[in-house]
Amino acid sequence: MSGTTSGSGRSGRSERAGRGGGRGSDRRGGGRPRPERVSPARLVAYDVVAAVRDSDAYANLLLPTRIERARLSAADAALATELTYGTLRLLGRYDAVIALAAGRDVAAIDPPVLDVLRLGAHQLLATRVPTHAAVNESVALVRRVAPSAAGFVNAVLRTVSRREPAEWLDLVADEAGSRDEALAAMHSHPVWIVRALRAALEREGRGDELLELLEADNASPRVNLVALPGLVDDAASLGERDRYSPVGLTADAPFALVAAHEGRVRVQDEGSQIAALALSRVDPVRPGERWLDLCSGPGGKTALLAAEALAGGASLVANEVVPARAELVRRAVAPVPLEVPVVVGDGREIDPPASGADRGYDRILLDAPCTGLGALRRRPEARWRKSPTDVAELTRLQGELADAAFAALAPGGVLAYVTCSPHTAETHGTLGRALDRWGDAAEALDTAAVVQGLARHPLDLAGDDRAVQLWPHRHGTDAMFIALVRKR
Ligand SMILES: C[S@@+](CC[C@H](N)C(=O)[O-])C[C@H]1O[C@@H](n2cnc3c(N)ncnc32)[C@H](O)[C@@H]1O
Repeated sequence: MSGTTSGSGRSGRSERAGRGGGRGSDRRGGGRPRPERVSPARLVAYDVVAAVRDSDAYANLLLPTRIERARLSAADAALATELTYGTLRLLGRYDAVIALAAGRDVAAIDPPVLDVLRLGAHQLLATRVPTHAAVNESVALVRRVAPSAAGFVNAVLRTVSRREPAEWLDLVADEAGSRDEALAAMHSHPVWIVRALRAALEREGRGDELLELLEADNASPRVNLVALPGLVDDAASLGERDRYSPVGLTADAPFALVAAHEGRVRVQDEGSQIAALALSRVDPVRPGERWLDLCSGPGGKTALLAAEALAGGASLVANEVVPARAELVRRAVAPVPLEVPVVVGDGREIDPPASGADRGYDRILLDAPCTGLGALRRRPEARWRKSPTDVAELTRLQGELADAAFAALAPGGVLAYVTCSPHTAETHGTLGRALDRWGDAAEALDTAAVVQGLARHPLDLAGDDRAVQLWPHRHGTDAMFIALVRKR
C-alpha cells in the first residue's frame, strides 16, 4: 500500500517529536525481548494491517482466517475486526495525526512501527479503549515487532492522547496545503478520490453532500440480505424489509439466516439488488426471452437474475473472464432451479449464436469492471490501492465491453450498464461516448422511472433521468450507477 496522505509537509508543525522508530532502526533491540502480553485481538489486527500494507492482502479475506487460527472468542473477534477495519479506513487521518505527533513525515517511520502507531491512534481517537490500555498494549506490541521503537511509540501515542479527536482534526486541517487536502486528511480519502466524488455529486447539483458522503464511506455498512424471489417462503417475515429493494432485508442474525436457506438467502447490498431488478423488471418478461450476464463474477446479481428469469420463463447465460470467479458464479446460481450455463471468456468476444441466442439477447447486464469507488465502506483498504491511471484503463475496457454487449442485443433488447463506482468518467463518460457511437440504434430509457417503479419507497434521485446514481449517504446503498439502453 503506497502513500496515504497527500503532500509531504506533514512534519512542519511538530506536536512532540519522539526519538527512534525511524526507518532502519534496529529491530533486534538491545537485550532479550521481554515476554510482555499483548491481547490476541490486537495481535490479529496488527497481522492483518501489516499484511495489507506489506503484501497487498485483502482484509476481508485474511481477517476471518486469522481470527479462526487464533481461536478468538466472539468478543475478541469483534475487537479485532473493529481495530482492523477502523484502522485501515481511517489510515489517512491517522497518518496525518501521527506525523504531527511524531514531528516527522510518516514516510520516515519504519513501516511495522507505523502500523502499531496507526492501531494505537485508532484506539485513542475512535474507540472507548482506555488511554492506558491503548498505549501500553501498543508498546507491548511494538516490542515484538521493532523493540527499539518502544520509547518512540510510547511518546507519540501519549502525545496523541493529550488532545481530543476534534482538536486533532483542526490541527490536521490547518496543516493541509489546500481545502481538498484538508478534506482528504480529515476524512481519510486520497485527494483524487475526494475530487472525483465531489465532481460526481456536483453533476447532480448536490455538491453540498460531499462531507456526508465521505463520512458514510467511513462507517461500517450493515449486513444486507436478498431473499431470492419465488424461492423463499414468507420472506417478509425473516427480518426487517429494506426501504427500497422489494427483495431485500436485514436481520439480527444474518449469517444464521443465510446458512439456514442454503443459498436462497444471500448477503447482497441493496443497490446491487436494485441494479439487477432494473433490468429484470424494465418490461414484463415474455416467456422464452434470453438473458445474458456479461461480467458475472462472483455471481451475486446472476443469482437474483436467475430467480427472476425462472419466475418469468426466461433463460439466462452467465459469462466471466476469470475462471475462479466463474466457479463462484456456478455456486451462486446452484440453489436456483434453472440451468444457467456459465461461460469462461472475455466479454468483448461474446458470440450470442454460440450460446443458442441466434437473434441476440433480449436483456444483457453489463456490471462492468470498475474502480469500485462506490463500495469504499465495504473494502477498507481499497481507497489506498486505486489510482487515477486505473480510471483511464478501466474506461477503455468498459467502452469495449459496452460495444460488445450492445452488438449482442436482439432488436428491442435492453442493456443495463452498471458500475459500483460513481466516478463520472466510468459512469456518464463511458455511457455518453457509447451512446454517441451507437447513434440512432440506441434509445436511452428513463432509468429513474424504472427504478422508482420497482422500489418500495420513492428514492431521492438527482441528475438526468436516463441514469440512476445511488449513494451510501443518501440511500444507505453502495454508490451504484445504473443506465438502461434499448436497441431499436
Ligand atoms: C463488478 S464485477 C461483477 C460483479 C457481479 N455482477 C456480482 O454482482 O457479483 C466485474 C466482473 O467482471 C469481470 N471481468 C473483467 N474483465 C472482463 C472481461 N473482459 N470479460 C468478462 N468479464 C470481465 C471481473 O473479473 C469481475 O468478476
